[in-house]
Amino acid sequence: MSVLPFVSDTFDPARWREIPGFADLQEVTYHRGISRGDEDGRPAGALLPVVRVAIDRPDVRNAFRPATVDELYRVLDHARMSGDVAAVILTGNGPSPKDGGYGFCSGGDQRIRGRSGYQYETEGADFSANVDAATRQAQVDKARAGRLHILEVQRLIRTMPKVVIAAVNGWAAGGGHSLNVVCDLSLASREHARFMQTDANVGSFDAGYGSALLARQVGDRRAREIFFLARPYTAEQAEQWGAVNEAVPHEKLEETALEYARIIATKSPQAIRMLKFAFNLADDGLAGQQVFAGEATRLAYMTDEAVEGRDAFLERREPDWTPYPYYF
Ligand SMILES: CC(C)(COP(=O)(O)OP(=O)(O)OC[C@H]1O[C@@H](n2cnc3c(N)ncnc32)[C@H](O)[C@@H]1OP(=O)(O)O)[C@@H](O)C(=O)NCCC(=O)NCCSC(=O)c1cc(O)c2ccccc2c1O
Repeated sequence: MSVLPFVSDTFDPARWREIPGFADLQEVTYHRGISRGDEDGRPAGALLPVVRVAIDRPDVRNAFRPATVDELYRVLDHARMSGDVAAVILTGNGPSPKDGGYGFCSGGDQRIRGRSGYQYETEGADFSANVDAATRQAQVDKARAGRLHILEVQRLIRTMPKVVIAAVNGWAAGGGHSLNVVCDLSLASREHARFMQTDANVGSFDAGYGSALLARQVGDRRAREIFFLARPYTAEQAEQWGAVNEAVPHEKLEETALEYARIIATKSPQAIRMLKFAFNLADDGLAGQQVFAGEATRLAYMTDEAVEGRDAFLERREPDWTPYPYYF
């Protein structure tokens, strides 16, 4: 078995393998869980029903730019469509080789933020700290509109029929704070996870899931405090307030996330799917109803009753509903 290169200090190379077709990723990493062969009865190296998705820009606390968001969407959508994947672990690689700091995600990359959103960069452009703001702006690709498409990633996390577990290894700030909010479950490193909703500091505001769902999780007063005061808070506070499920020792972060995924995979896939969508339904309005109802329709298609309706149409006859009672 080939040894994986270092991606993060929380990443155990014995637990993951690369996923074919994704060698071109630049801004995120994507791995499939494998069995160690000691605890789950499967042979060592057997695929586990879990993937690990990580933003890989540790030198900027895993801030995202459009290319990062494109890759995040691509791998999450692949996970969504992988029929043998029950859970997704979303994290940030780290620490930063520059200063040793940790980031889960620090939100949108402010260096390439334009007036219509976060902008793609032109090839060969220099966005380092040595370059002044006007020069940076001149280097963005004007032909492509600014993007706020992290919201599409939020919707994908929210609507994918898998449990998404945030493993908050460092700063969750701004749009990174909102990514944690939108995940189904969350674990935070006691030593390095820090939370701060900085949107209002930089003239931004996640007025969707990032704020409304946070209020559901921590209560309305606390959510307003988190947004209006933008004060940092710790993993322990996040746990007390209900913004994460558990604060765990840093070295146990991914192991615990894997344990959560293992337990989830012991449950009925259908039950987990229906429960996730049921939890979302009321808050997501008709869009939530549509997602839930889609799964209900899928279940209905699996019944003999629905098959009779289809067959009657194809056979140009009246359907015979007599074997199917009016359940109450
Ligand atoms: C996250 C921090 C609190 C960490 O502080 P710390 O002191 O540990 O580290 P540094 O500040 O020194 O950062 C190290 C290094 O990283 C660079 N960096 C960090 N964050 C960003 C960033 N977001 N963009 C660009 N660069 C970043 C930093 O400049 C340093 O670089 P050096 O070259 O000097 O080494 C702290 O870093 C921090 O507060 N970061 C900013 C957090 C922030 O305000 N994020 C943006 C919020 S807005 C947003 O994310 C957002 C995005 C969307 O797409 C939306 C879409 C729709 C609605 C709302 C959206 C939205 O709100």
